[in-house]
Amino acid sequence: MLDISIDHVYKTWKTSGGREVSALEGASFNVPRGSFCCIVGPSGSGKSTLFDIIAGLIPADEGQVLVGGKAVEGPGAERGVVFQGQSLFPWRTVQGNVEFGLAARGMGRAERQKIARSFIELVGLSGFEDALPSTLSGGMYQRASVARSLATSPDILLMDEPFGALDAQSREMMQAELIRIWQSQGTTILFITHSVQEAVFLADKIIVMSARPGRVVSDMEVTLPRPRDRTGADFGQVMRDVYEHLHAPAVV
Ligand SMILES: Nc1ncnc2c1ncn2[C@@H]1O[C@H](COP(=O)(O)OP(=O)(O)OP(=O)(O)O)[C@@H](O)[C@H]1O
Repeated sequence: MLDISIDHVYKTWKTSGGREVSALEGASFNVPRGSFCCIVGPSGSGKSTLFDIIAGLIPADEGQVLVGGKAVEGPGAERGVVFQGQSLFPWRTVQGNVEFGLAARGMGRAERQKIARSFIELVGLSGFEDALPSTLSGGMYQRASVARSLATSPDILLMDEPFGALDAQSREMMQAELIRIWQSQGTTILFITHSVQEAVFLADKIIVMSARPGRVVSDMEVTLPRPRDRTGADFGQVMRDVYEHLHAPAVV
């Protein structure tokens, strides 16, 4: 498994009116290999900008992202990506979507069918292999997206608000499922969320960001034992700690 190192990353956007918006100012932190890291921050704190830089979709203005010690220069097979939006091919079945990345790598039909089935089972979608994405619930859709990203065995899974559109109950179920999958696969996960509770439930490490400019204001280890109890006093204490950093002014 690979680690991720974010090293003094800066990014400024130009608005359509020609104004400059500093989205990231010197963001630095590490995601140890095999760990689960969450980024929380208010709207406009540069989370998605940073995500796109780590995914290799856009370049940083300054600084760099290292994956396993190698500078990111574009998208790579070792980084799987799961977005909140509609990312499955609507005309392919669940099986067809999960097989897609394997077929793109030239894997033969029998092998990719077998691998796809094992990941569909892993995410709890057995029996829905032939379903089209439009017939799936929100939670099932995200399960299929996770299966598709995991099928190509990436070392790293990058997830941008993957459960943001789900109802509260499905969201909690998906969080528990993701932990089970992460523990069985050992993948390094970087997960962006607006929800402090979600971050405290999932993460070994929480990066708190501030808005305008987007800076890292806190890099916190979460050592609560797993499985985590959202109603526990220690869980509540970690949530309070995160909120304190979220509301603190940026460190200059
Ligand atoms: N393509 C773009 N062009 C111009 N400005 C942009 C662009 N993408 C982001 N920005 C600006 O950069 C800043 C950071 O945006 P970003 O989407 O990275 O934040 P975020 O923390 O992910 O926000 P949210 O939680 O609302 O998704 C914002 O002020 C935003 O308006």
